[in-house]
Amino acid sequence: MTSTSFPDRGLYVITDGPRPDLFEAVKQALLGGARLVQYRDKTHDAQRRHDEARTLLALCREHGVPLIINDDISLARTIGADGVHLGETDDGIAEARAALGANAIIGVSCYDSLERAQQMTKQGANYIAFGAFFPSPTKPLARRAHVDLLRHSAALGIPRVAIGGITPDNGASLIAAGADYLAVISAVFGRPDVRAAAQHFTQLYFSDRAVSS
Ligand SMILES: Cc1ncc(COP(=O)(O)OP(=O)(O)O)c(N)n1
Ligand SMILES: Cc1ncsc1CCOP(=O)(O)O
Repeated sequence: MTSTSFPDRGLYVITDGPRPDLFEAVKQALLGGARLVQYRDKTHDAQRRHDEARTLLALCREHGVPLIINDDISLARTIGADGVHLGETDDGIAEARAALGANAIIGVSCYDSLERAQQMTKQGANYIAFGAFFPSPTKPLARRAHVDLLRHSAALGIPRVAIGGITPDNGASLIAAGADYLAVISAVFGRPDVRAAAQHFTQLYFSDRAVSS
C-alpha cells in the first residue's frame, strides 16, 4: 500500500451506477493512471452503497489514490473516505468540514458560475468543478459552461476540475485553458478497454498540447 495524498493534477474518474464489474473497472482505471476516484451512485440502497464504497476505498488505498464520495457526507465519514463532492442541493462545506475534518478533500460543483466559485473558495473548498463543457452522455441535461471560465478562474488559486462530455480528443483544450483535473465517466467506464482509455487521458498531461495558453 502507498500513502494517499491529494495529487496536483490528472485524470479524475467517476463511477456511475450499477455495473457487475465495478471493482475491476475502477482497478483498470487506476492502472491506467487515474489520480482521483469518485464513488457516484444514485440508485442503490444505503447498505449496498456502503459496501461498494468501502471496497472501493480499500482498492484506492492500494494505489495511493484518494476516494471521494459524491453527495453523501455521512457515508464518507462512516467508511473514512478521503473526501466528498457537493452540489448545489447538497449540504454545505461547513457541514462537510465539521464531519470529515481539516484534512478531508471537499470538492464543490460550480457549474457555469465564477461567482459561486469565488464563494466556495472563500468557504474552504479544496477544489471547484466547472461544467458541463461538452454534451454529456451521462447527464444530458447538465448545465453547460464555456471554456473561458477556466481561464477567468485561474486567479482563485484553487485546483479546478472540468467535467462533462470530456474525451481524449477534447480534453487537451481544457487542460490548456487551466483545468487541473479532467473528471470523466463515459469516456473511461463506457469504453471496452478501461485501462487504455484512462491511459489516453493520462497521456494528455504529458503532451505538448497541454501547455497553458
Ligand atoms: C468532479 C465533479 N464535478 C461535478 C459533479 C456534479 O455534481 P452535482 O452537480 O452535485 O451533480 P451529481 O453528480 O450529484 O449528479 C460531480 N459529481 N463531480
Ligand atoms: C455528473 C456530471 N455533472 C455534469 S456532467 C456530469 C456527467 C459527466 O459524465 P460524462 O463524462 O459521461 O459526460
